[in-house]
Amino acid sequence: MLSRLSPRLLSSSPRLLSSSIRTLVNVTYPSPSVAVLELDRPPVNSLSLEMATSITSHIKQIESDPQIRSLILTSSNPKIFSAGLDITEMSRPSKTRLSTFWRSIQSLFLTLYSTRLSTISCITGHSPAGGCLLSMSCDYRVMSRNPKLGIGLNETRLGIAAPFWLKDLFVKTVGYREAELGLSRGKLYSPEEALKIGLVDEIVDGEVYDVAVERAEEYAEIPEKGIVATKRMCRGELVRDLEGKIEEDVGWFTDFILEEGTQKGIEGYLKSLSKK
Ligand SMILES: CCCC/C=C\CC(=O)SCCNC(=O)CCNC(=O)[C@H](O)C(C)(C)COP(=O)(O)OP(=O)(O)OC[C@H]1O[C@@H](n2cnc3c(N)ncnc32)[C@H](O)[C@@H]1OP(=O)(O)O
Repeated sequence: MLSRLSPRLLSSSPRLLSSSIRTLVNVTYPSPSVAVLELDRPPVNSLSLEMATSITSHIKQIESDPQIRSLILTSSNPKIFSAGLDITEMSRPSKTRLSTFWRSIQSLFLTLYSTRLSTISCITGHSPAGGCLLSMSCDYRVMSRNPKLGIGLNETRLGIAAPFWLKDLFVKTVGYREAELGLSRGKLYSPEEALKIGLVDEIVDGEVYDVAVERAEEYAEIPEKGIVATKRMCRGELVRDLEGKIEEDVGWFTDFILEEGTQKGIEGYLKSLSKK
């Protein structure tokens, strides 16, 4: 049913879908050339297999409408953009589920990072680890100035490591030394700090969403041929690197996560979250 609905119908009839399947995202259209994809998986928009698959399929649907030039990625939760990967997916999983889960994350990254659409991440709330991955995969990042928010790659704090392509993406975004420091220390940056190192492009005092729409419309004014070719030039290498190592990366991830030491670390981290 999903594939037969046009993106426009999706936005105008969210109830039509929620009665049959849970989409976990909402799609709206603030202007004829701009789509908004709002993450909507309470409580924290963590990325489960179903969530990652839904985001990917909605991006592909939006992309298939030639009128749409820009995509804003945001959250229905004003305090949390996304808490990253759903940690429960990595806690005592079956190897089959874990592999499928990781493939859904690879596919989400490849789809978002290489889409023809100009992508704006509208970061109103916390954006750790996989949340930061989503934001970094976009072309432009706007974040709320709230100093209590954090964005960054805190994987080491859970006793895990970012995969090579996420490390490479971070290096491309903030430079080698800052990436090495940020990754090893599992640092979450305040919006001011993130702006300073280029992890976000703009911080906003008032309505972040309004600024994101403005930026999305600016991108939509740029001739498509030029911007798409430029994006391919800047991003093609990393996309090809991962595409050539999909199986190797799945093997690395599943072996790493299924190790007993990693499992103990993940269990401890989950306990510390629920004790808060
Ligand atoms: C090996 C390679 C992988 C590389 C790629 C990415 C890795 C990852 O993304 S791992 C995930 C890393 N994410 C985090 O460390 C964030 C953890 N969460 C938080 O810090 C806070 O929850 C957050 C600041 C986002 C929000 O804080 P609060 O508003 O105070 O909410 P709570 O902490 O009370 O959380 C509510 C509820 O959600 C559960 N939760 C939180 N994050 C996750 C998550 N990532 N996955 C699954 N579940 C999560 C939390 O345990 C609470 O559950 P209950 O106690 O059952 O209510």
